[in-house]
Amino acid sequence: MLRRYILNKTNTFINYRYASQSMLQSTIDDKLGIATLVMNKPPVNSLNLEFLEEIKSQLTQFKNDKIRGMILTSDLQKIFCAGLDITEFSNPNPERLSKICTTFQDTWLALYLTQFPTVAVINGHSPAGGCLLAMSCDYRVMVGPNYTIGLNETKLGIVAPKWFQDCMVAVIGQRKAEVSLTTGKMYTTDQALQIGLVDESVPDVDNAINKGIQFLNNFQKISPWAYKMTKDIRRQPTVQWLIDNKQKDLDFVVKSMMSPNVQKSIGLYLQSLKK
Ligand SMILES: CC/C=C\C/C=C\C/C=C/CC/C=C/CC(=O)SCCNC(=O)CCNC(=O)[C@H](O)C(C)(C)COP(=O)(O)OP(=O)(O)OC[C@H]1O[C@@H](n2cnc3c(N)ncnc32)[C@H](O)[C@@H]1OP(=O)(O)O
Repeated sequence: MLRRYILNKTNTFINYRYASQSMLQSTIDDKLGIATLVMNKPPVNSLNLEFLEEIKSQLTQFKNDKIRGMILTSDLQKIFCAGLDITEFSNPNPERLSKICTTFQDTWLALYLTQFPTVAVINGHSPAGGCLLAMSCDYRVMVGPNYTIGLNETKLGIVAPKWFQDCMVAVIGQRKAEVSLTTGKMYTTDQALQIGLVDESVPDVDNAINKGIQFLNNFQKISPWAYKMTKDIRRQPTVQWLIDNKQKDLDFVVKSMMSPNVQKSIGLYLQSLKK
């Protein structure tokens, strides 16, 4: 639905390539060199192992396609992405949990370090891992006023890994990130704009896509090499920490997820969602 809208709206996607895996749709406008990656995994685009693998593989494909920019958005009504699939946390199989963790680390590295500029068009709620995906893009346009975004992990009784936290610090600064993270605060679109968690707020998705394209057009006169080097220098410390500590990070997540206290919190949180 959204893909069709983008094609009609911009009227520029004349020469486009379209690829659809079941949960992810990608469109490349050959004229503009802009790719659109649309998440479509009802009901809430929760990130499980298979979905993460698809996202990672599509990002790798875009690298080969040599696109000039990418928009990440959702085809679902009211939801950008609900974060990691919480059912995966409940009584988890340690092997599968480790695989999800590693795949999520790799997907994030691929998204955070793209050689092309990226925009998150946040057209719905975006908690936790959904917020991380948005924060990892170069620019965020959020549809308002009724959606929410934030890293709410403490509300589930779990801990956002260091790379989640550092990513938030990079976007909104140390003090605001510390308060947001410890309280697990979810921000409305207007609040998110006020603290700089998103760059623009617009009333509807049409405007959001247009703003995203406008942002990407800024790079028409920027050398791709200068862009990528600059981004790497800015993002290197966070990335390097994860590369150097991948196993430690994974061990911490798996160990803490298996603990009875965390399992109790996850169980209660899942029950509250069902209600
Ligand atoms: C397994 C992971 C292993 C390793 C991790 C790897 C690396 C490092 C990891 C990190 C460690 C910890 C980090 C975690 C990050 C996360 O992302 S945790 C996920 C946090 N997400 C949330 O808290 C979102 C909860 N959901 C909501 O707030 C609402 O559902 C939402 C606002 C998104 C939508 O509201 P609404 O439109 O009213 O829909 P419903 O609430 O009715 O939901 C519809 C059905 O979807 C189910 N659901 C919702 N969110 C999730 C989810 N994240 N995972 C799985 N399922 C979800 C919900 O229960 C409903 O199901 P039902 O229809 O009742 O069966």
